[in-house]
Amino acid sequence: YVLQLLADARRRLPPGPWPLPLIGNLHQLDHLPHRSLARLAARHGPLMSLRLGTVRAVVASSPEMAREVLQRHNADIAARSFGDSMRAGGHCENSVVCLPPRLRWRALRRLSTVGLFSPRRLDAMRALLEEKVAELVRRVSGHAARGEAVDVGHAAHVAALGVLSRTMFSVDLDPEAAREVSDIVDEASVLGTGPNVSDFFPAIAPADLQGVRRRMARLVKRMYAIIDEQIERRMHGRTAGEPRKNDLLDVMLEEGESKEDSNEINRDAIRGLFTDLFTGGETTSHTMECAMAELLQCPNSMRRVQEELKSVIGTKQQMDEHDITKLPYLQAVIKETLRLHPPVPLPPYEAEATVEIQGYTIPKGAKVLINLWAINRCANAWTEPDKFMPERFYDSDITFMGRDFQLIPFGAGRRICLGLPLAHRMVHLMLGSLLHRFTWTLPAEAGKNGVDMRERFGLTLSFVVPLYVIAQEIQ
Ligand code: HEM
Repeated sequence: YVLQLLADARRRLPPGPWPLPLIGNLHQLDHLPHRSLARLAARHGPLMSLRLGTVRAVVASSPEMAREVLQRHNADIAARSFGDSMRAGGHCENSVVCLPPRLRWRALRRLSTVGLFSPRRLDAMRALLEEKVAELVRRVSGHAARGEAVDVGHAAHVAALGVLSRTMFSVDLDPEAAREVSDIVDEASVLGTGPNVSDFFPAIAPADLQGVRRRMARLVKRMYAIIDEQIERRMHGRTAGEPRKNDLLDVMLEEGESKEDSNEINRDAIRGLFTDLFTGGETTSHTMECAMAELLQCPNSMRRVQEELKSVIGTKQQMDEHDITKLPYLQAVIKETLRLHPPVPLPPYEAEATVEIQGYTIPKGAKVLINLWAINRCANAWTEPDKFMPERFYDSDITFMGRDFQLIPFGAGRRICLGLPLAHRMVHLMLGSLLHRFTWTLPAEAGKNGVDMRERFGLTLSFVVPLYVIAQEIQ
């Protein structure tokens, strides 16, 4: 322990709290690590070093430090440091989320861009998004007619999975498979983001003491089976002479066939990428839930956004993608929601080389955490940073595209969120449509305190308690 402290002192690591023997600084993290790390950073600085068990970690907690890591030193800090649970079923070897920034990762990112975000795909997606949002509105209408409260996050998750499944396979999953995907994603996010002793003491990870990897392996197996079924159907269809669908699955199959040595894009790569994309859908429902919770606590913003929707969309049957640019307040509500509640608050990186930042050393192999939650609330960048104030974006051209480091809910640099263009459209269309068609109130049993945002956030992306809200159709 003493030798370790001396070695650390010689290495000019960034400042940080004093580590205890064996556990290091683990005792200083509570069940919301991004918040405890933000509190520690307020005392020790925006570039902070600590030990999590036997793992050396460096945390960047200000826009300036995020720029240093994700822009200036992104060539050396772009690998992922991922949890042991991601090794389940060999998923990390085919996952765009986990792979180091080399050939296979580049191929997967390129193919997803071609298969999901080429101008032709985005055009085709316009009608699909509108169809899925119409389904969401119909489902909420049904709840409203029956006087039942709506689980906003779940309703949005179903819609997002519907969009993803059609984009990947050109078909809707049958209801049973769709429910299973949703359950798998929910369970995997609880397992993957919960504390796991294997992540802090890698030497004993093979023992999988908490059984997290074992449980995750079962989920990965079930998810791969659902994806395999779609691949098999496509192969049979092709043999039977069905025309190409030109969806993401076709793009990936063709890439695999076109290579003599197709070890880059094989069935495992398809399974890995599609699993990651399905998992990405949960961030959208989390954002919808947070936006609704904030608006319910802020009646002025709720009134203002609904007035804007009424004046722009009026009596039109449904909001469409072209309306988004005409709705600055809705855009501001979503920016403010993502600023306060980034669904991926602490993306983990690994330094592939030793890096110097402002005189401090980040050693090769260190885990580098970017505390997006703290960065988006930086007191030097925002007035009243903890307050929900969409108006702050009115006279500002700050975007969340990874250039303005005080607002990076999608990350920045080479590993910026792959699903950003899709997530942007989905969240605006879903939230805009639900706010335009319904008035929203908390059920009576929610009590006078309304939605307690602190209490509601757990370790997972989802709320600890689903947010149930009463919807009433606007006539
Ligand atoms: C509001 C919605 C979303 C938010 C706020 C969000 C945020 C993020 C963040 C912060 C990262 C890590 C970036 C970094 O390491 O610097 C990320 C990565 C990623 N996201 Fe999203 N995301 C959203 C929606 C989606 C959706 C809908 C998908 C899939 C269709 C998706 C797929 C991915 C993938 C595959 C990665 C890994 C990229 C890589 O490591 O190369 N995300 N996202």
